[in-house]
Amino acid sequence: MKITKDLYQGSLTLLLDYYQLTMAYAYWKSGKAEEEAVFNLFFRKHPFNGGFTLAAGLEYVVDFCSNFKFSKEDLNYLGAMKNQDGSRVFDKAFLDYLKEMDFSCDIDAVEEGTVVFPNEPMIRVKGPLIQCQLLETPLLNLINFQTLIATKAARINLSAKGESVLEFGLRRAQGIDGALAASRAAYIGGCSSTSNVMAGKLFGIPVSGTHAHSWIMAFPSELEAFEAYAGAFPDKTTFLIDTYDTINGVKNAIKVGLQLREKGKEMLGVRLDSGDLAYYSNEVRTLLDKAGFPDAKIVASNDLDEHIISSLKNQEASISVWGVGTKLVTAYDQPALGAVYKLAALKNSKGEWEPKIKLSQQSLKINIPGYHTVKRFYSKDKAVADMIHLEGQEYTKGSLVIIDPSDQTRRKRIMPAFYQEEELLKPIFKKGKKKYKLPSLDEIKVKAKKQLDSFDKTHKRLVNPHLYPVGLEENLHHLRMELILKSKEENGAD
Ligand SMILES: Nc1ncnc2c1ncn2[C@@H]1O[C@H](COP(=O)(O)OP(=O)(O)OP(=O)(O)O)[C@@H](O)[C@H]1O
Ligand SMILES: O=P(O)(O)OC[C@H]1O[C@H](OP(=O)(O)OP(=O)(O)O)[C@H](O)[C@@H]1O
Ligand SMILES: O=C(O)c1cccnc1
Repeated sequence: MKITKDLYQGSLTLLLDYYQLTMAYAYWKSGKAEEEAVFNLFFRKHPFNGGFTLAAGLEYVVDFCSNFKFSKEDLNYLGAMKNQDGSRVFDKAFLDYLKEMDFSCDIDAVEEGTVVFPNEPMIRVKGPLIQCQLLETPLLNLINFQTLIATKAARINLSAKGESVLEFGLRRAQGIDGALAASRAAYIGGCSSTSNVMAGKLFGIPVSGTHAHSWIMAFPSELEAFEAYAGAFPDKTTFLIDTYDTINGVKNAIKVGLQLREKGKEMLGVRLDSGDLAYYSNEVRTLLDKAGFPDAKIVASNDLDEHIISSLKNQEASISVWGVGTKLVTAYDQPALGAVYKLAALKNSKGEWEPKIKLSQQSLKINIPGYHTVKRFYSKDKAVADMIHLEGQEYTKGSLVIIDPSDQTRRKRIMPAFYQEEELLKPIFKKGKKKYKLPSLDEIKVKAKKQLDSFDKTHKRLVNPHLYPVGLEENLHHLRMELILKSKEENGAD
Protein backbone atom coordinates (compact mmCIF):
# COMPACT_ATOMS: atom_id res chain seq x y z
CA MET A 1 0.00 0.00 0.00
CA LYS A 2 1.44 3.33 -1.01
CA ILE A 3 -0.14 5.97 1.18
CA THR A 4 1.07 8.64 -1.16
CA LYS A 5 -0.75 7.21 -4.17
CA ASP A 6 -3.11 4.33 -3.62
CA LEU A 7 -4.75 4.76 -0.25
CA TYR A 8 -8.08 6.31 -1.27
CA GLN A 9 -8.29 4.71 -4.74
CA GLY A 10 -9.70 7.93 -6.11
CA SER A 11 -12.95 7.80 -4.06
CA LEU A 12 -13.83 9.01 -0.58
CA THR A 13 -17.48 7.94 -0.78
CA LEU A 14 -16.97 5.02 1.64
CA LEU A 15 -15.65 7.37 4.30
CA LEU A 16 -18.76 6.61 6.34
CA ASP A 17 -19.91 4.51 9.24
CA TYR A 18 -21.21 1.07 8.32
CA TYR A 19 -24.59 1.85 9.87
CA GLN A 20 -25.21 4.48 7.22
CA LEU A 21 -25.03 1.76 4.60
CA THR A 22 -27.25 -0.62 6.52
CA MET A 23 -29.81 2.17 7.00
CA ALA A 24 -29.47 3.12 3.34
CA TYR A 25 -30.15 -0.47 2.36
CA ALA A 26 -33.12 -0.71 4.71
CA TYR A 27 -34.55 2.64 3.47
CA TRP A 28 -34.26 1.29 -0.05
CA LYS A 29 -35.90 -2.02 0.89
CA SER A 30 -38.78 -0.29 2.65
CA GLY A 31 -39.43 2.17 -0.17
CA LYS A 32 -38.34 5.22 1.81
CA ALA A 33 -35.07 5.96 0.05
CA GLU A 34 -36.41 8.80 -2.09
CA GLU A 35 -38.59 10.49 0.55
CA GLU A 36 -37.52 14.10 0.96
CA ALA A 37 -35.76 14.94 4.21
CA VAL A 38 -33.93 17.78 5.92
CA PHE A 39 -30.95 17.15 8.19
CA ASN A 40 -28.97 19.71 10.17
CA LEU A 41 -25.37 19.63 11.31
CA PHE A 42 -24.89 21.56 14.56
CA PHE A 43 -23.01 21.39 17.86
CA ARG A 44 -24.41 21.74 21.36
CA LYS A 45 -21.59 23.36 23.31
CA HIS A 46 -18.64 25.57 22.41
CA PRO A 47 -15.27 23.84 22.67
CA PHE A 48 -12.68 24.80 25.33
CA ASN A 49 -15.40 26.26 27.62
CA GLY A 50 -15.32 29.19 25.23
CA GLY A 51 -17.91 31.70 24.13
CA PHE A 52 -17.59 31.28 20.36
CA THR A 53 -16.79 28.75 17.64
CA LEU A 54 -15.23 29.48 14.27
CA ALA A 55 -16.60 27.44 11.35
CA ALA A 56 -14.13 25.71 9.01
CA GLY A 57 -14.00 22.72 6.69
CA LEU A 58 -16.71 23.63 4.17
CA GLU A 59 -14.34 23.52 1.20
CA TYR A 60 -13.67 19.85 1.98
CA VAL A 61 -17.44 19.22 2.16
CA VAL A 62 -17.95 20.88 -1.22
CA ASP A 63 -15.22 18.72 -2.69
CA PHE A 64 -16.63 15.59 -1.07
CA CYS A 65 -20.17 16.19 -2.33
CA SER A 66 -19.00 17.20 -5.81
CA ASN A 67 -17.31 13.80 -6.09
CA PHE A 68 -20.01 11.77 -4.32
CA LYS A 69 -20.21 8.65 -6.45
CA PHE A 70 -19.67 5.00 -5.55
CA SER A 71 -16.75 3.77 -7.64
CA LYS A 72 -16.41 0.32 -9.15
CA GLU A 73 -13.91 -0.59 -6.41
CA ASP A 74 -16.30 0.67 -3.71
CA LEU A 75 -19.16 -1.44 -5.11
CA ASN A 76 -16.95 -4.52 -5.51
CA TYR A 77 -15.97 -4.19 -1.87
CA LEU A 78 -19.61 -3.89 -0.74
CA GLY A 79 -20.66 -6.70 -3.09
CA ALA A 80 -18.15 -9.04 -1.45
CA MET A 81 -19.54 -8.43 2.06
CA LYS A 82 -21.10 -11.63 3.37
CA ASN A 83 -23.49 -12.57 6.17
CA GLN A 84 -22.60 -15.46 8.50
CA ASP A 85 -24.60 -17.89 6.32
CA GLY A 86 -22.52 -16.86 3.31
CA SER A 87 -25.25 -14.79 1.63
CA ARG A 88 -24.53 -11.25 0.41
CA VAL A 89 -25.13 -8.39 2.86
CA PHE A 90 -26.29 -6.08 0.06
CA ASP A 91 -28.52 -7.23 -2.86
CA LYS A 92 -27.08 -6.77 -6.31
CA ALA A 93 -30.11 -4.58 -7.16
CA PHE A 94 -29.20 -2.27 -4.26
CA LEU A 95 -25.61 -2.00 -5.47
CA ASP A 96 -26.94 -1.18 -8.96
CA TYR A 97 -29.07 1.52 -7.32
CA LEU A 98 -25.98 2.93 -5.57
CA LYS A 99 -24.06 2.77 -8.85
CA GLU A 100 -26.64 4.97 -10.58
CA MET A 101 -27.08 7.30 -7.60
CA ASP A 102 -26.06 10.88 -8.39
CA PHE A 103 -25.74 13.46 -5.68
CA SER A 104 -28.94 15.52 -5.89
CA CYS A 105 -29.28 17.30 -2.52
CA ASP A 106 -29.63 21.00 -1.70
CA ILE A 107 -26.94 22.09 0.74
CA ASP A 108 -27.00 25.40 2.59
CA ALA A 109 -24.17 26.17 4.97
CA VAL A 110 -22.44 28.86 6.97
CA GLU A 111 -19.30 29.98 5.21
CA GLU A 112 -15.88 29.13 6.57
CA GLY A 113 -14.67 31.85 8.89
CA THR A 114 -18.16 32.51 10.28
CA VAL A 115 -18.58 32.67 14.05
CA VAL A 116 -21.23 30.12 15.05
CA PHE A 117 -23.12 29.15 18.21
CA PRO A 118 -24.72 26.05 19.74
CA ASN A 119 -27.87 24.69 18.05
CA GLU A 120 -27.46 26.78 14.91
CA PRO A 121 -27.48 24.75 11.70
CA MET A 122 -23.95 24.94 10.28
CA ILE A 123 -24.92 22.75 7.35
CA ARG A 124 -28.46 21.97 6.21
CA VAL A 125 -28.95 19.09 3.79
CA LYS A 126 -32.27 18.66 1.95
CA GLY A 127 -32.82 15.81 -0.45
CA PRO A 128 -33.58 12.09 -0.75
CA LEU A 129 -33.51 10.50 2.69
CA ILE A 130 -30.94 7.91 1.61
CA GLN A 131 -28.45 10.52 0.40
CA CYS A 132 -28.93 12.75 3.43
CA GLN A 133 -28.26 9.75 5.67
CA LEU A 134 -25.16 8.64 3.77
CA LEU A 135 -23.65 12.10 4.26
CA GLU A 136 -23.90 12.06 8.06
CA THR A 137 -20.45 10.85 9.05
CA PRO A 138 -18.36 12.33 6.24
CA LEU A 139 -19.82 15.78 6.88
CA LEU A 140 -19.21 15.48 10.61
CA ASN A 141 -15.68 14.23 10.03
CA LEU A 142 -14.87 17.11 7.71
CA ILE A 143 -16.45 19.88 9.78
CA ASN A 144 -15.78 18.80 13.38
CA PHE A 145 -11.99 18.78 13.23
CA GLN A 146 -11.29 21.90 11.21
CA THR A 147 -13.89 23.89 13.16
CA LEU A 148 -12.26 22.76 16.39
CA ILE A 149 -8.76 23.74 15.26
CA ALA A 150 -9.87 27.04 13.71
CA THR A 151 -11.50 27.89 17.04
CA LYS A 152 -8.38 26.91 18.99
CA ALA A 153 -6.25 29.00 16.63
CA ALA A 154 -8.60 31.98 17.03
CA ARG A 155 -8.35 31.74 20.83
CA ILE A 156 -4.53 31.56 20.66
CA ASN A 157 -4.37 34.49 18.24
CA LEU A 158 -6.74 36.56 20.36
CA SER A 159 -4.45 35.93 23.34
CA ALA A 160 -1.46 37.04 21.27
CA LYS A 161 -3.32 40.33 20.65
CA GLY A 162 -2.44 40.66 16.98
CA GLU A 163 1.18 39.50 17.29
CA SER A 164 2.32 36.76 14.88
CA VAL A 165 1.52 33.17 15.80
CA LEU A 166 3.55 30.61 13.83
CA GLU A 167 2.02 27.14 13.63
CA PHE A 168 4.66 24.49 14.43
CA GLY A 169 2.41 21.42 14.87
CA LEU A 170 3.28 18.89 12.15
CA ARG A 171 5.51 16.64 14.27
CA ARG A 172 2.83 16.15 16.96
CA ALA A 173 -0.28 16.23 14.75
CA GLN A 174 -2.67 13.30 14.37
CA GLY A 175 -1.29 11.70 11.23
CA ILE A 176 -1.13 13.08 7.73
CA ASP A 177 -4.58 14.56 7.23
CA GLY A 178 -4.71 15.63 10.87
CA ALA A 179 -1.62 17.71 10.17
CA LEU A 180 -2.66 19.15 6.83
CA ALA A 181 -6.23 19.97 7.87
CA ALA A 182 -4.93 21.46 11.12
CA SER A 183 -2.46 23.73 9.31
CA ARG A 184 -5.29 24.93 7.04
CA ALA A 185 -7.68 25.55 9.94
CA ALA A 186 -4.96 27.22 12.04
CA TYR A 187 -4.34 29.67 9.20
CA ILE A 188 -8.07 30.44 9.00
CA GLY A 189 -8.07 31.03 12.76
CA GLY A 190 -5.38 33.69 12.45
CA CYS A 191 -1.94 32.01 12.41
CA SER A 192 0.40 33.82 10.09
CA SER A 193 2.37 30.83 8.81
CA THR A 194 3.00 27.11 9.14
CA SER A 195 6.17 25.07 9.46
CA ASN A 196 4.41 22.33 7.41
CA VAL A 197 5.87 22.65 3.94
CA MET A 198 3.30 20.37 2.35
CA ALA A 199 0.49 22.57 3.70
CA GLY A 200 2.36 25.48 2.15
CA LYS A 201 2.47 23.73 -1.19
CA LEU A 202 -1.13 22.45 -1.15
CA PHE A 203 -2.92 25.45 0.35
CA GLY A 204 -0.62 28.38 -0.35
CA ILE A 205 -0.07 29.06 3.37
CA PRO A 206 3.16 31.04 3.97
CA VAL A 207 5.84 28.75 5.44
CA SER A 208 8.37 29.91 7.99
CA GLY A 209 10.70 28.65 10.68
CA THR A 210 13.92 29.03 12.61
CA HIS A 211 16.32 26.15 13.35
CA ALA A 212 16.51 23.32 15.89
CA HIS A 213 18.83 22.51 18.80
CA SER A 214 20.45 19.83 16.63
CA TRP A 215 21.83 22.56 14.37
CA ILE A 216 23.74 24.01 17.32
CA MET A 217 24.77 20.55 18.54
CA ALA A 218 26.26 19.71 15.14
CA PHE A 219 28.99 22.37 15.57
CA PRO A 220 31.88 22.56 18.03
CA SER A 221 30.36 25.68 19.60
CA GLU A 222 27.14 27.70 19.60
CA LEU A 223 28.97 30.73 18.16
CA GLU A 224 30.21 28.70 15.19
CA ALA A 225 26.72 27.32 14.64
CA PHE A 226 25.20 30.83 14.57
CA GLU A 227 27.95 32.04 12.22
CA ALA A 228 27.37 29.14 9.84
CA TYR A 229 23.61 29.70 9.84
CA ALA A 230 24.09 33.42 9.20
CA GLY A 231 26.42 32.50 6.36
CA ALA A 232 23.78 30.29 4.75
CA PHE A 233 20.77 32.55 5.45
CA PRO A 234 21.95 36.11 6.08
CA ASP A 235 18.37 37.39 5.61
CA LYS A 236 16.66 34.81 7.84
CA THR A 237 18.58 34.84 11.08
CA THR A 238 16.45 33.91 14.06
CA PHE A 239 18.88 32.19 16.42
CA LEU A 240 17.73 29.56 18.93
CA ILE A 241 19.60 30.69 22.04
CA ASP A 242 18.74 28.18 24.79
CA THR A 243 20.72 25.07 23.82
CA TYR A 244 23.33 25.56 26.56
CA ASP A 245 22.71 28.78 28.44
CA THR A 246 20.20 31.41 27.35
CA ILE A 247 22.16 34.47 28.49
CA ASN A 248 25.36 33.22 26.91
CA GLY A 249 23.25 32.31 23.87
CA VAL A 250 21.96 35.83 23.36
CA LYS A 251 25.50 37.18 23.73
CA ASN A 252 26.61 34.86 20.90
CA ALA A 253 23.60 35.95 18.83
CA ILE A 254 24.60 39.59 19.36
CA LYS A 255 28.19 38.86 18.22
CA VAL A 256 26.89 37.32 14.99
CA GLY A 257 24.30 40.11 14.66
CA LEU A 258 27.15 42.67 14.70
CA GLN A 259 29.09 40.66 12.08
CA LEU A 260 25.95 40.60 9.90
CA ARG A 261 25.49 44.34 10.30
CA GLU A 262 29.01 44.95 8.98
CA LYS A 263 27.86 43.13 5.84
CA GLY A 264 24.74 45.28 5.60
CA LYS A 265 22.40 42.59 6.96
CA GLU A 266 20.21 42.69 10.06
CA MET A 267 19.63 39.87 12.53
CA LEU A 268 15.87 39.17 12.67
CA GLY A 269 15.74 37.90 16.23
CA VAL A 270 16.19 35.05 18.68
CA ARG A 271 14.05 32.13 19.83
CA LEU A 272 13.53 30.92 23.39
CA ASP A 273 12.31 27.34 23.81
CA SER A 274 12.70 26.60 27.53
CA GLY A 275 12.90 28.04 30.99
CA ASP A 276 10.83 30.85 32.45
CA LEU A 277 9.80 32.65 29.29
CA ALA A 278 8.81 35.87 31.09
CA TYR A 279 12.09 36.15 32.96
CA TYR A 280 14.36 35.17 30.07
CA SER A 281 12.52 37.23 27.44
CA ASN A 282 12.95 40.35 29.58
CA GLU A 283 16.63 39.64 30.29
CA VAL A 284 17.25 38.94 26.60
CA ARG A 285 15.34 42.08 25.57
CA THR A 286 17.54 44.23 27.83
CA LEU A 287 20.72 42.73 26.38
CA LEU A 288 19.52 43.08 22.78
CA ASP A 289 18.47 46.70 23.33
CA LYS A 290 21.78 47.59 25.04
CA ALA A 291 23.71 46.04 22.17
CA GLY A 292 21.80 48.14 19.60
CA PHE A 293 19.24 45.57 18.45
CA PRO A 294 15.91 47.09 19.53
CA ASP A 295 14.16 45.69 16.45
CA ALA A 296 15.34 42.10 16.93
CA LYS A 297 12.27 40.06 17.75
CA ILE A 298 11.99 37.51 20.53
CA VAL A 299 10.20 34.37 19.42
CA ALA A 300 8.95 32.00 22.13
CA SER A 301 7.94 28.35 21.88
CA ASN A 302 7.54 25.40 24.28
CA ASP A 303 4.12 23.92 24.88
CA LEU A 304 2.32 27.22 24.48
CA ASP A 305 -1.44 27.60 24.38
CA GLU A 306 -3.88 30.51 24.78
CA HIS A 307 -3.70 30.40 28.59
CA ILE A 308 0.11 30.49 28.80
CA ILE A 309 0.29 33.23 26.18
CA SER A 310 -2.27 35.24 28.09
CA SER A 311 -0.34 34.71 31.33
CA LEU A 312 2.94 35.73 29.67
CA LYS A 313 1.23 38.89 28.39
CA ASN A 314 0.06 39.67 31.92
CA GLN A 315 3.62 39.15 33.16
CA GLU A 316 4.78 41.69 30.54
CA ALA A 317 7.07 39.22 28.84
CA SER A 318 9.04 40.74 25.97
CA ILE A 319 7.85 38.22 23.41
CA SER A 320 6.43 39.36 20.09
CA VAL A 321 6.26 36.17 18.02
CA TRP A 322 4.68 32.96 19.27
CA GLY A 323 5.52 29.47 17.95
CA VAL A 324 2.69 27.09 18.81
CA GLY A 325 2.52 23.41 17.90
CA THR A 326 1.19 20.49 19.92
CA LYS A 327 -1.55 22.22 21.88
CA LEU A 328 -2.90 23.91 18.76
CA VAL A 329 -3.00 21.12 16.18
CA THR A 330 -4.19 18.44 18.60
CA ALA A 331 -6.66 20.75 20.38
CA TYR A 332 -4.94 19.31 23.44
CA ASP A 333 -7.51 20.19 26.13
CA GLN A 334 -10.54 19.15 24.06
CA PRO A 335 -9.63 16.83 21.26
CA ALA A 336 -13.06 16.70 19.56
CA LEU A 337 -15.90 19.05 18.76
CA GLY A 338 -19.19 17.28 19.38
CA ALA A 339 -21.13 18.44 16.31
CA VAL A 340 -24.00 16.10 15.42
CA TYR A 341 -26.20 15.59 12.37
CA LYS A 342 -29.92 15.10 12.96
CA LEU A 343 -33.11 14.64 10.98
CA ALA A 344 -35.18 17.83 11.35
CA ALA A 345 -38.11 17.28 8.95
CA LEU A 346 -39.57 14.79 6.50
CA LYS A 347 -42.03 15.57 3.71
CA ASN A 348 -45.33 13.71 4.03
CA SER A 349 -47.48 12.32 1.24
CA LYS A 350 -49.31 15.67 1.00
CA GLY A 351 -46.02 17.42 0.27
CA GLU A 352 -45.92 19.17 3.67
CA TRP A 353 -42.84 19.26 5.91
CA GLU A 354 -43.36 17.25 9.09
CA PRO A 355 -41.02 18.45 11.83
CA LYS A 356 -39.13 15.69 13.67
CA ILE A 357 -38.04 15.72 17.29
CA LYS A 358 -35.64 13.53 19.24
CA LEU A 359 -36.27 13.37 22.96
CA SER A 360 -33.53 12.89 25.49
CA GLN A 361 -33.18 12.67 29.24
CA GLN A 362 -30.70 15.52 28.81
CA SER A 363 -32.69 18.55 27.65
CA LEU A 364 -29.50 19.83 25.97
CA LYS A 365 -29.81 16.92 23.55
CA ILE A 366 -33.36 17.62 22.33
CA ASN A 367 -32.98 18.87 18.77
CA ILE A 368 -34.58 21.86 17.04
CA PRO A 369 -37.30 20.39 14.81
CA GLY A 370 -38.53 21.60 11.43
CA TYR A 371 -37.08 22.98 8.24
CA HIS A 372 -35.35 25.96 9.80
CA THR A 373 -32.65 28.51 9.20
CA VAL A 374 -30.70 31.14 11.15
CA LYS A 375 -30.33 34.92 10.90
CA ARG A 376 -27.83 37.23 12.54
CA PHE A 377 -28.79 40.76 13.54
CA TYR A 378 -26.16 43.47 13.47
CA SER A 379 -26.20 46.95 14.90
CA LYS A 380 -23.70 48.86 12.78
CA ASP A 381 -20.92 46.25 12.58
CA LYS A 382 -21.63 44.60 15.93
CA ALA A 383 -23.50 41.28 16.13
CA VAL A 384 -26.36 41.58 18.66
CA ALA A 385 -28.29 38.30 18.45
CA ASP A 386 -28.99 35.24 16.29
CA MET A 387 -32.50 33.96 15.61
CA ILE A 388 -33.36 30.43 14.50
CA HIS A 389 -36.70 30.34 12.67
CA LEU A 390 -38.74 28.15 10.34
CA GLU A 391 -37.83 28.59 6.69
CA GLY A 392 -40.42 30.78 4.98
CA GLN A 393 -42.07 31.73 8.30
CA GLU A 394 -43.05 35.39 8.44
CA TYR A 395 -41.97 37.11 11.62
CA THR A 396 -42.76 40.54 12.89
CA LYS A 397 -40.35 43.34 12.08
CA GLY A 398 -41.61 45.09 15.18
CA SER A 399 -40.73 43.81 18.59
CA LEU A 400 -40.16 40.06 18.87
CA VAL A 401 -38.84 37.69 21.47
CA ILE A 402 -36.23 35.01 20.89
CA ILE A 403 -36.06 32.14 23.36
CA ASP A 404 -32.94 30.22 24.35
CA PRO A 405 -33.53 26.57 23.33
CA SER A 406 -31.66 25.20 26.33
CA ASP A 407 -33.43 27.42 28.89
CA GLN A 408 -36.80 28.86 27.95
CA THR A 409 -36.64 31.39 30.76
CA ARG A 410 -33.79 33.12 28.95
CA ARG A 411 -35.43 35.43 26.45
CA LYS A 412 -34.33 38.47 24.53
CA ARG A 413 -36.55 41.11 22.97
CA ILE A 414 -35.26 42.42 19.67
CA MET A 415 -36.52 44.91 17.11
CA PRO A 416 -35.44 43.55 13.70
CA ALA A 417 -36.36 46.86 12.02
CA PHE A 418 -33.46 48.52 13.88
CA TYR A 419 -30.84 46.04 12.70
CA GLN A 420 -29.20 44.76 9.56
CA GLU A 421 -29.96 41.08 8.98
CA GLU A 422 -27.69 38.42 7.60
CA GLU A 423 -28.88 35.01 6.48
CA LEU A 424 -26.11 32.77 7.84
CA LEU A 425 -26.90 29.77 5.63
CA LYS A 426 -25.70 30.35 2.08
CA PRO A 427 -26.74 28.19 -0.88
CA ILE A 428 -23.92 25.77 -1.69
CA PHE A 429 -25.63 23.08 -3.82
CA LYS A 430 -29.06 23.13 -5.53
CA LYS A 431 -30.30 19.70 -6.61
CA GLY A 432 -26.74 18.46 -6.53
CA LYS A 433 -25.32 21.30 -8.64
CA LYS A 434 -22.71 23.54 -7.08
CA LYS A 435 -23.96 27.12 -6.70
CA TYR A 436 -21.16 28.47 -4.55
CA LYS A 437 -17.91 30.04 -5.60
CA LEU A 438 -15.31 28.85 -3.13
CA PRO A 439 -13.41 31.75 -1.58
CA SER A 440 -9.61 31.59 -1.40
CA LEU A 441 -8.01 30.63 1.90
CA ASP A 442 -6.87 34.23 2.35
CA GLU A 443 -10.42 35.49 1.81
CA ILE A 444 -11.63 33.02 4.46
CA LYS A 445 -8.95 34.22 6.86
CA VAL A 446 -9.98 37.85 6.33
CA LYS A 447 -13.63 36.92 6.86
CA ALA A 448 -12.77 35.11 10.10
CA LYS A 449 -10.99 38.18 11.44
CA LYS A 450 -13.87 40.45 10.48
CA GLN A 451 -16.40 38.06 12.05
CA LEU A 452 -14.42 37.83 15.29
CA ASP A 453 -14.11 41.62 15.37
CA SER A 454 -17.90 41.93 15.12
CA PHE A 455 -18.40 40.23 18.51
CA ASP A 456 -18.01 42.00 21.79
CA LYS A 457 -14.82 41.10 23.67
CA THR A 458 -16.87 39.74 26.57
CA HIS A 459 -17.89 36.78 24.35
CA LYS A 460 -14.26 36.11 23.46
CA ARG A 461 -12.59 36.10 26.87
CA LEU A 462 -11.05 32.84 28.04
CA VAL A 463 -12.65 32.70 31.48
CA ASN A 464 -16.44 32.51 31.90
CA PRO A 465 -17.28 34.22 28.62
CA HIS A 466 -20.51 36.19 28.42
CA LEU A 467 -23.25 34.21 26.63
CA TYR A 468 -24.12 35.61 23.19
CA PRO A 469 -27.91 35.56 22.67
CA VAL A 470 -29.12 32.84 20.29
CA GLY A 471 -32.80 32.04 20.38
CA LEU A 472 -35.74 30.42 18.68
CA GLU A 473 -38.32 32.68 17.08
CA GLU A 474 -41.54 32.29 19.09
CA ASN A 475 -43.45 30.14 16.57
CA LEU A 476 -40.57 27.69 16.35
CA HIS A 477 -40.26 27.65 20.14
CA HIS A 478 -43.98 26.81 20.50
CA LEU A 479 -43.77 24.14 17.80
CA ARG A 480 -40.82 22.56 19.60
CA MET A 481 -42.58 22.58 22.97
CA GLU A 482 -45.73 21.04 21.46
CA LEU A 483 -43.72 18.30 19.78
CA ILE A 484 -41.80 17.54 22.96
CA LEU A 485 -45.02 17.15 24.95
CA LYS A 486 -46.76 15.17 22.21
CA SER A 487 -43.81 12.87 21.72
CA LYS A 488 -43.53 12.28 25.49
CA GLU A 489 -47.20 11.33 25.58
CA GLU A 490 -47.05 9.08 22.54
CA ASN A 491 -43.84 7.37 23.56
CA GLY A 492 -44.85 6.91 27.16
CA ALA A 493 -42.08 9.06 28.62
CA ASP A 494 -42.60 10.47 32.15
N1 LIG B 1 6.63 32.75 32.91
C1 LIG B 1 5.85 31.73 32.60
N2 LIG B 1 4.57 31.73 33.00
C2 LIG B 1 3.75 30.72 32.68
N3 LIG B 1 4.13 29.64 32.00
C3 LIG B 1 5.41 29.58 31.57
C4 LIG B 1 6.32 30.62 31.86
N4 LIG B 1 7.51 30.27 31.31
C5 LIG B 1 7.34 29.08 30.71
N5 LIG B 1 6.09 28.65 30.86
C6 LIG B 1 5.47 27.41 30.36
O1 LIG B 1 5.72 26.44 31.34
C7 LIG B 1 5.96 25.18 30.74
C8 LIG B 1 7.35 24.75 31.14
O2 LIG B 1 7.44 23.42 30.85
P1 LIG B 1 8.75 22.58 31.01
O3 LIG B 1 9.05 22.41 32.45
O4 LIG B 1 8.59 21.36 30.16
O5 LIG B 1 9.80 23.54 30.32
P2 LIG B 1 11.30 23.74 30.61
O6 LIG B 1 11.54 23.94 32.07
O7 LIG B 1 11.72 24.81 29.76
O8 LIG B 1 11.92 22.37 30.18
P3 LIG B 1 12.16 21.76 28.74
O9 LIG B 1 13.58 22.08 28.41
O10 LIG B 1 11.93 20.30 28.98
O11 LIG B 1 11.20 22.31 27.75
C9 LIG B 1 5.81 25.36 29.24
O12 LIG B 1 4.49 25.04 28.85
C10 LIG B 1 6.05 26.85 29.07
O13 LIG B 1 5.37 27.38 27.94
O1 LIG C 1 6.01 22.89 21.97
P1 LIG C 1 5.14 22.98 20.78
O2 LIG C 1 4.02 23.96 20.95
O3 LIG C 1 4.69 21.65 20.26
O4 LIG C 1 6.04 23.66 19.59
C1 LIG C 1 6.89 22.97 18.77
C2 LIG C 1 8.07 22.42 19.53
O5 LIG C 1 8.74 21.59 18.63
C3 LIG C 1 10.12 21.77 18.84
O6 LIG C 1 10.54 21.01 19.91
P2 LIG C 1 11.21 19.58 19.78
O7 LIG C 1 10.35 18.64 18.98
O8 LIG C 1 12.58 19.75 19.23
O9 LIG C 1 11.25 19.09 21.26
P3 LIG C 1 11.71 19.85 22.58
O10 LIG C 1 10.47 19.85 23.41
O11 LIG C 1 12.78 19.02 23.15
O12 LIG C 1 12.17 21.23 22.22
C4 LIG C 1 10.23 23.23 19.17
O13 LIG C 1 11.42 23.53 19.78
C5 LIG C 1 9.02 23.50 20.01
O14 LIG C 1 9.32 23.38 21.37
O1 LIG D 1 10.97 26.50 12.77
C1 LIG D 1 10.91 26.28 13.99
O2 LIG D 1 11.46 26.99 14.83
C2 LIG D 1 10.14 25.07 14.45
C3 LIG D 1 9.49 24.25 13.59
C4 LIG D 1 8.80 23.15 14.06
C5 LIG D 1 8.76 22.91 15.40
N1 LIG D 1 9.40 23.71 16.24
C6 LIG D 1 10.08 24.79 15.79
